Amino acid sequence: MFVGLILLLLVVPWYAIRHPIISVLVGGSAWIALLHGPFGLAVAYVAVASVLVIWRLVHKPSFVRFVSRPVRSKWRGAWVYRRRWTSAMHMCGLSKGFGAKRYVPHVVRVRSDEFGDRVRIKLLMGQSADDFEAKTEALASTFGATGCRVETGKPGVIWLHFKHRDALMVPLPAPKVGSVVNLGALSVGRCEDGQPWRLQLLGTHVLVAGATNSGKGSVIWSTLRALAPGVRAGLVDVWAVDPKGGVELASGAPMFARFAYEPEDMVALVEDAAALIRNRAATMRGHTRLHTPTTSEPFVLLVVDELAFLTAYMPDRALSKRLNAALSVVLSQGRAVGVSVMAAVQDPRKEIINMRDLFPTRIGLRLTESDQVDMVLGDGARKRGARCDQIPESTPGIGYVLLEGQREPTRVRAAYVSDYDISAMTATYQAARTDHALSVPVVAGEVVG
Ligand SMILES: Nc1ncnc2c1ncn2[C@@H]1O[C@H](COP(=O)(O)OP(=O)(O)OP(=O)(O)O)[C@@H](O)[C@H]1O
Repeated sequence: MFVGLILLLLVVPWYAIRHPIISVLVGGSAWIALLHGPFGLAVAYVAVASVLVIWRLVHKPSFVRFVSRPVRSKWRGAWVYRRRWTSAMHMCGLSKGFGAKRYVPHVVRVRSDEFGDRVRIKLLMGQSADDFEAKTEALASTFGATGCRVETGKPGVIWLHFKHRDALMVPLPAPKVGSVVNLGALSVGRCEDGQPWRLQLLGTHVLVAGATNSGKGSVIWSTLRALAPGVRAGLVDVWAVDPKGGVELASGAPMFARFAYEPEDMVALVEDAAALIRNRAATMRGHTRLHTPTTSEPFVLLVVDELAFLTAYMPDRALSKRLNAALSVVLSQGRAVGVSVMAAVQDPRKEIINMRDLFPTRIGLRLTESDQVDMVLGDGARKRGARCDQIPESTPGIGYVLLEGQREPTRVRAAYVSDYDISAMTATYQAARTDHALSVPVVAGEVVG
């Protein structure tokens, strides 16, 4: 009796601390029922429900954050995962034996949202993330998910991501052009977990690799859209190189400070970028280590649509040599002085692979073969979940990126900027300075003359 009382006195506070929401609900209900009886309790429930409904209607994001997600996480954690965890681990071959006993890894926490669940797991001794990576399909079907991937955390801890609804299935319309440009985090699309996909441009170069019609254009146009206010303010200059004869980028010409599509002009433009970099480096040397964009020294984005056309198919050898020399200066020295490159490439196998390491940021859209994935994103990226070769043709703009500080690739989709969006954008956001004087005559989106 006495021991039982002591245990009760210890267990109740321990449970209350571990499960505060349930404790407040049960404790509060009991208290109201004691003071006001069952009718009072019913009135209290109706009042709380009304407050929740009003909260949901007035401010959905905070309601989702503080009410629906925590409740959903608790519910799914208990009902879907913990209830069946031990048997699931045995059946999937993820338990381990020691002597006569068998052990299973421990579920630490479950976080759920409308797209899926993240389950934090404390691994057993002798287990690694690879053991779970080998079982992702079995785990997905066991827990009724459409997919599962593994993210490594601290040593001995992993996150399992179970996907239920694909946040990227429906094309993303082009977002409204904002009023501020953050060169460290441009919003260009959406990540698989429904969060914005933010792309860094300052201090990096971006390589966008994807088969034909994989949506490389949408990554470029989403980036230009995010830069538009800076372009108009003169803080960002876009230098565009379109080796496909101007067809791909001509509709953006009013936003470009420089635009070239003929071999000779393209080489001259890249050489000018290299000269600019050398000048800036000379001015900055000894003063500052990172360039700050101003209207007199703007951030320059050199956009190259189809890098392979530029490097591999330059008709004249002398031109090709000049181009390669200038391009290596731009890629190796441009980042620190505010000159970044965004280049698209269709086939990562071509000579591009030699330049890959000069692009710290790489985006792998749909690729035709599995071995191209590691060529673009780096060794082991496919094994860690970047299935670029399995992206269906029907979902252009979807790809994988390695975000800063993450070992596992993140699945993303670029926003779709239609021809209409482009013409509306270029009518409003024109380059503060331009030296190509709209040299490309554009008629209804087509290059003529
Ligand atoms: N993010 C996106 N969301 C939805 N649809 C898209 C997206 N991006 C592209 N598309 C669709 O896919 C088509 C091909 O896209 P896009 O021209 O950008 O591909 P690409 O990889 O640049 O092709 P290419 O190598 O032939 O130039 C577009 O016309 C558009 O209809």
